[in-house]
Amino acid sequence: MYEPANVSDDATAFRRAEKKYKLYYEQLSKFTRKKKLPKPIDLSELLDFDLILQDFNKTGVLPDGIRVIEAVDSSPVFCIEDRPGFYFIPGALSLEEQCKWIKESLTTFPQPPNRTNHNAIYGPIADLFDSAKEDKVLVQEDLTNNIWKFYEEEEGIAKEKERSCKTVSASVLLRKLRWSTLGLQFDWSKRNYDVSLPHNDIPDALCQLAKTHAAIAMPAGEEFRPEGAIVNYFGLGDTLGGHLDDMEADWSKPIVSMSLGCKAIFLLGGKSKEDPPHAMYLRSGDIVLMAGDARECYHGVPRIFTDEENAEIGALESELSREGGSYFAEYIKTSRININIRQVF
Ligand SMILES: O=C(O)CCC(=O)C(=O)O
Ligand SMILES: [Fe+2]
Repeated sequence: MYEPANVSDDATAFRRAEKKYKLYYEQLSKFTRKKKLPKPIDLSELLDFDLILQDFNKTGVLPDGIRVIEAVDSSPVFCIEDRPGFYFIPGALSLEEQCKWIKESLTTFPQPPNRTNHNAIYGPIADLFDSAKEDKVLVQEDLTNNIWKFYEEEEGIAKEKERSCKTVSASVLLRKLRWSTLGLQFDWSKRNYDVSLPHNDIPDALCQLAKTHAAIAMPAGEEFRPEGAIVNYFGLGDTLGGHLDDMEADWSKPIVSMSLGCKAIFLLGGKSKEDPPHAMYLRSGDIVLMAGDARECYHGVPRIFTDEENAEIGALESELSREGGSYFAEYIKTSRININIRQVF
């Protein structure tokens, strides 16, 4: 599913777009004390569905190549003419819903038996977010069986000195959390779903949300069955390279993908990496669906914006702080979370 960036495909249109939008820093002299600054990029070709929606509501006019499907009692859903099966629902989630799913993504979703990128090194880790909030330290208790346990900071450091065992702070691990999997667990080493791994069902409220939004992209008369989900966590400079999600049995069913936190650039290519991709903004609360032909289209996230001007999460930050979650607000100020929900069989 996930293809490592390959130097030899440097020449493809997809790779060129990734390079165009990726974060690079201005080259500073070794001796300057100035903060390194991101290189400016040309954003003029990006599709901005927020603006498209505003203009459409005001004038009823759409840019060339964009179509709209208007559900009777919900907001418009946009399509791109040359990418059938792709749907964009701007602002699909309310601020309250965004806060809820950010909190779940950081607290319950990474809990065992769900797996995360940390499993391979530390085994299952419970209560990562709370431990980070409490400045705890993960200590390797048992070298032979690779068992790790959280301790209060002082106790952890004492253990490290006394037994010279390995330690890592929970806040560093939270920063380095890159993915967790819900429902059927995806085995990244085999690049497939491993139904033998213990797992919980996807939470009801998330299933319901996915079903509601998936409906527009479903074959007539069928209901979406959420069976697996991948939660991606992005910090500054993190990217998701161009890939296809091809491990699910039936590509007529959509992938429902929700964006939370900092704004990102999403690239939707074609069936070949030679096809020039459409570049678009993804903001907190947007949902995209990829079904049918669009399931065969390369896509990826070359950039997230964490600066105040571009991240566009002021309202979200205030709402999270208001709900008493300043640690959540601190996290999301420099992060993006994507939850994508799949029917596997
Ligand atoms: O982060 C995103 O918006 C896309 C995620 C994605 O494509 C994936 O996890 O397969
Ligand atoms: Fe994907």
